Amino acid sequence: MTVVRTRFAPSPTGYLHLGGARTALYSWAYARHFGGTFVLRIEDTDVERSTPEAVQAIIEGMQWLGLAHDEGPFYQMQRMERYREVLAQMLDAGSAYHCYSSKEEVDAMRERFSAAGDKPRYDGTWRPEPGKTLPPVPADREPVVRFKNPLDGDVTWNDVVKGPITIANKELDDLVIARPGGVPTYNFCVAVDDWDMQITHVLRGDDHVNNTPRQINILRAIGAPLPEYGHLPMILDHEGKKLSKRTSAVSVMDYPAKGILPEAMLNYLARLGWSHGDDEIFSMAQFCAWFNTDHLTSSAAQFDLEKLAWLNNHYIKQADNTRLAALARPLMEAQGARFDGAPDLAAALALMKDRTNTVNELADAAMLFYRTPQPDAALMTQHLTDAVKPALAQFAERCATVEWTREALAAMIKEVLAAHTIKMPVLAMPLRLLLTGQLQTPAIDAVLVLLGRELVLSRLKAAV
Ligand SMILES: Nc1ncnc2c1ncn2[C@@H]1O[C@H](COP(=O)(O)OP(=O)(O)OP(=O)(O)O)[C@@H](O)[C@H]1O
Repeated sequence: MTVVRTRFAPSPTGYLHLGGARTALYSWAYARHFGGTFVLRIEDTDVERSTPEAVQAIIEGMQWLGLAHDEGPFYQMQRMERYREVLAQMLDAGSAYHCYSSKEEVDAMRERFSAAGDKPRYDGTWRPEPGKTLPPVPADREPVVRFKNPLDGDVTWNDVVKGPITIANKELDDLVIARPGGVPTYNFCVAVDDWDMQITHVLRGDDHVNNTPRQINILRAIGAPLPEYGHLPMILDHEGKKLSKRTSAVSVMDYPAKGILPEAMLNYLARLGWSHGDDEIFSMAQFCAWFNTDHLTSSAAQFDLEKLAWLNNHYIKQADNTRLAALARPLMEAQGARFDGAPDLAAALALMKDRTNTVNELADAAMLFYRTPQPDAALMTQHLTDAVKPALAQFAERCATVEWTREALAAMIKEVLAAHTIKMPVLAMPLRLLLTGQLQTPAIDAVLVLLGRELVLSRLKAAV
């Protein structure tokens, strides 16, 4: 049985966006499912656009998601010697050749083909063939290296997402695999890397479909085994355009700042292009156990913030309160929250978290317990009526001695209501205002328990 080896091979020309993250997730999960190896390879040969900051951003994004690579990161720029070695072998073997046509000449050839209604391409001037005499090598011109693409036949592969794909070789040019000076080009580097890194399964976006027949031909020419290929449909933005770091996509690392938990993002991305029956919510352990290429969707998926928020709500409810407190605390400090003598933050978040979609919303909601209540004067006049004041006074008095549990407090409130023949809201509304400054709070007995006897008594004393 083959040992599965997958890779994620981003170009470090910007942050990791959701499209890239899903590619990484599927490649990672596929390796995990089969007990294989997940390789990270940084395709940094676009020297103008690649930056070390982008490499860092990609690695950070993957770390946040917990997509640990088993090997790498390998940097293509550090593998130049190896590419030169393979180029030399190909030139020796005759599967590649030096081409001395100038850029102007190549442009003119392409124009000629276009004018004749053909696909613009290189005309093969320097392509060696048995019995063919090549033109004299021009002085002072550095050649490029071209791949000697087969002239006839087709390239066919059985794409694990899209099914069988066939491209005629005559559609494929003699690709430049090294620029003047010997700098290797993209498809060639990828083929050599996939060979050297013994990649068995290439899962990537379908923006790469056109590269695949070229890479397959190069792999064949160098005697390398072919990996399986799966081309995932693009993730589109809300306008239906491909998410791209050049335009609309947001960085994966914007989501922690928006209060999204990584497990929600992973679950969301897992479902964006793959399904397992009706299952919407599952752990990564479960996903890795389920994930293979059987249920990948072949149509494009649109990014849906609402669904992500829905999943995030689920994972916030599941999350450990201490972990949530660590995430919420700095957000609350930035809003001036005071934690001295205030209720335990984890306990406060536990009360609020059912109804919030993001950690940020949760932090905002919990602020109510961490600032001095400043109830609106009009609301106070409306709710702190003369009729309710005696009930409030009795309530405050009983607070001094009642057992400080939710049950005991609820029972005590009932007694006070009965004694004054008033209904719950009549007492609860002014209480909420006095204790928190707001009318909207969790259940009043829960609020009391959270605030604690001392704080409750001090806040009531001023008013009653
Ligand atoms: N919108 C998208 N939806 C799904 N997959 C994508 C999307 N954009 C890129 N990918 C895939 O993510 C992986 C990493 O790609 P890479 O880092 O090279 O991004 P890219 O294609 O350069 O993105 P961009 O177009 O934003 O510059 C590749 O497999 C690519 O096919």
